Amino acid sequence: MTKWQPPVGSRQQRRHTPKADLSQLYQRALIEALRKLDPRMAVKNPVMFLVWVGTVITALLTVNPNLFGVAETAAGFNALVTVILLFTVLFANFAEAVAEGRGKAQADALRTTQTQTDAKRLLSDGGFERVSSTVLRTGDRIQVNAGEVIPVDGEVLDGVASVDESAITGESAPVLKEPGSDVASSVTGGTKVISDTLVMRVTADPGEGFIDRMIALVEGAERTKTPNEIALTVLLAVLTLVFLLVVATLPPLGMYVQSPVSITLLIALLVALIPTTIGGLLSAIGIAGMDRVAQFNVVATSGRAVEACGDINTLVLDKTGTITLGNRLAEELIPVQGQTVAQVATFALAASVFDTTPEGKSIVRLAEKLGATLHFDPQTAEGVEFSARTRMSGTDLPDGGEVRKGAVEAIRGFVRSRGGTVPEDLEAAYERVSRLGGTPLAVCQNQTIYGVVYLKDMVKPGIQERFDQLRRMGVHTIMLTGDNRITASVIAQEAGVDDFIAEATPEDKIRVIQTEQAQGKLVAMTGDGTNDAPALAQANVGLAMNSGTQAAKEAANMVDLDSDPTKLIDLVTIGKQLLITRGALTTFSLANDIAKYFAIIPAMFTGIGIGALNIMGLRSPQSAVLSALIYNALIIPVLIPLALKGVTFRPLTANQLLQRNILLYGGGGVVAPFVAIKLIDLGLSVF
Ligand SMILES: Nc1ncnc2c1ncn2[C@@H]1O[C@H](COP(=O)(O)OP(=O)(O)OP(=O)(O)O)[C@@H](O)[C@H]1O
Ligand SMILES: [K+]
Ligand SMILES: [Mg+2]
Repeated sequence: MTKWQPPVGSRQQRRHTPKADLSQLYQRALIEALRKLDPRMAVKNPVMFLVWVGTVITALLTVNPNLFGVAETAAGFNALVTVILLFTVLFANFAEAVAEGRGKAQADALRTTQTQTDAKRLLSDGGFERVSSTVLRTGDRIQVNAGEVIPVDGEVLDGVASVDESAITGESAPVLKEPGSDVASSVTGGTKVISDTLVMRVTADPGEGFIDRMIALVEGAERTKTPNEIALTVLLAVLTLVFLLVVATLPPLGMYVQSPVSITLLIALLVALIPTTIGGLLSAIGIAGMDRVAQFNVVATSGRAVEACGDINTLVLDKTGTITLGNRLAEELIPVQGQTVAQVATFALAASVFDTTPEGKSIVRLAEKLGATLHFDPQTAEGVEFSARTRMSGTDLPDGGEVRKGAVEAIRGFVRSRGGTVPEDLEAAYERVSRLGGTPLAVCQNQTIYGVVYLKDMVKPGIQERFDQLRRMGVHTIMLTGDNRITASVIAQEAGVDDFIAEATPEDKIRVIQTEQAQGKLVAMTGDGTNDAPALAQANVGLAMNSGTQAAKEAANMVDLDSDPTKLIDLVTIGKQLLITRGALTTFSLANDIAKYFAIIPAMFTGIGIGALNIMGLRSPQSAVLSALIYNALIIPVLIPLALKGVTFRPLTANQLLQRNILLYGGGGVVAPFVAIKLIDLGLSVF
């Protein structure tokens, strides 16, 4: 077994967004951190806002130590506390600003692809006019020539051209665009025609195209808090309130034991106890999660979608092209009782002349290689397009004959409906192909079945390992295919999916998702066709292929620019990593309190001899408080890299992960501050 690879970096990362210049990124973030001190912005983070309020009070106490008339600490000490608290707030602001800054740098890079150009708008009289690309509207028809940038998103109406999509995918190999085909006809503004000419219909107004949406997303303009993030924010606010109440009971307690406590020390204790570490890093973790998805060349419509990936219980995948390589090519023609290979070739060719699918084209190639020729004039015949519902395609001949090819079950039904019988050895041919994991297509004309086409496909190398990982994470995988049961079971076994559904219709996709959801499960699926759109919308996470139709892209909440359906597996990993990082840092943050408590409480009640609590042997009450606060501030920038990168992820079940994290981040969170605070205390003795 090969070792688990972390998701990020294991794949080619986006190339068109150069790594932001780090020093420039930090400079911008520093300025942003200061700007975020504005109370109107600061109040959005209740935990840090309380620290901010504390900073203002200790600043006042620096100016006038006896402001509240009680036994106060010296102005110099108050000044030190003020500075440390201010840095605590700034560090948290900085963490958020750095995370946001990476998105902004990406957005800038994307903007450079948006050049305002001239466009050739076609007029109804057949002529054209030159207009600025900014005046184009949905429904306009434009012509784009070789060497020109496609100004807006659209759909190809006429012409075949190769397009350089590296501006959005980072992939330099040109992509063929042509009308008609579901997948190849959609073009994106900002990409470039490198050969030939396209006539296209505009499908998005300026400012609302795909790249515009991407910019808005990476810039965080549409970033709203996710449900999990809101829940955690509320929890942290409640915890903060509880600590505030606890600390508020200390002055009367102090009076009672004749050891009055100072306001500065109360604020210090409060700041030390409230969850500032996670409070300061929370939004950075969320932004970094979206960023990681973007680096994988996936555009997510919201942070909610990214997070949902981490909660996925069930992954619904289709077979062809997702689990298998998908370029199903005709490998062999198998005649049935009383027929010859030549006859199968003749009718397979006849059934495929109008079939533009890769399967159809490969059948034509094989039949022609075997010497088959058309036995009719294609000008007078009519193609019957393949549909996933009928699972057949073919040709209606001028003499009224009907040539068909398709799923064996479908052809059986067709032949019987025309009064024919099914040859006995069809089953054997069908089984032979299916057991090889291939797709058998039966070929018939009217009531006669001539034989079977073997469409060969292969399971993607390495996919089994990925399903193993998903299983260890507790994600249930279901393969959905229009193919027959035997082929489906062979491929399912070879790939290692948990479950499969064969002979699935498009409606089955949405039904499977609904059934799973009814059991309280969160479901993810990928798709690219218009008929996938409802299922993509129904799924909790719908990943559409960039090469797919506009409808699929709009229904989905994520679009993969590389059009790689297996990326869903990476997204689940990224989502889980995001949730785990948040959980780990929350655990760490709360576990830290124990040491801070032991540092500050003895310092507060020096008068009543609870020196026994000073188990760290800190030098003086002042040094103890300052050390705890310095630790509390510094731990934020120390953890920024972890918040941005995410904790190391292992494919384990939720329970195993919980145990591991409690041990690592809970245990570490208890021990680390004892050591660190002691060291800071020793360091302070130098002064
Ligand atoms: N061009 C075609 N002409 C005739 N029949 C076809 C053609 N392509 C596929 N079929 C048959 O129709 C069935 C369903 O096709 P469909 O594309 O819906 O599913 P699939 O590609 O087999 O599975 P998946 O959903 O995993 O992609 C195929 O299994 C095959 O038997
Ligand atoms: K704290
Ligand atoms: Mg398919």
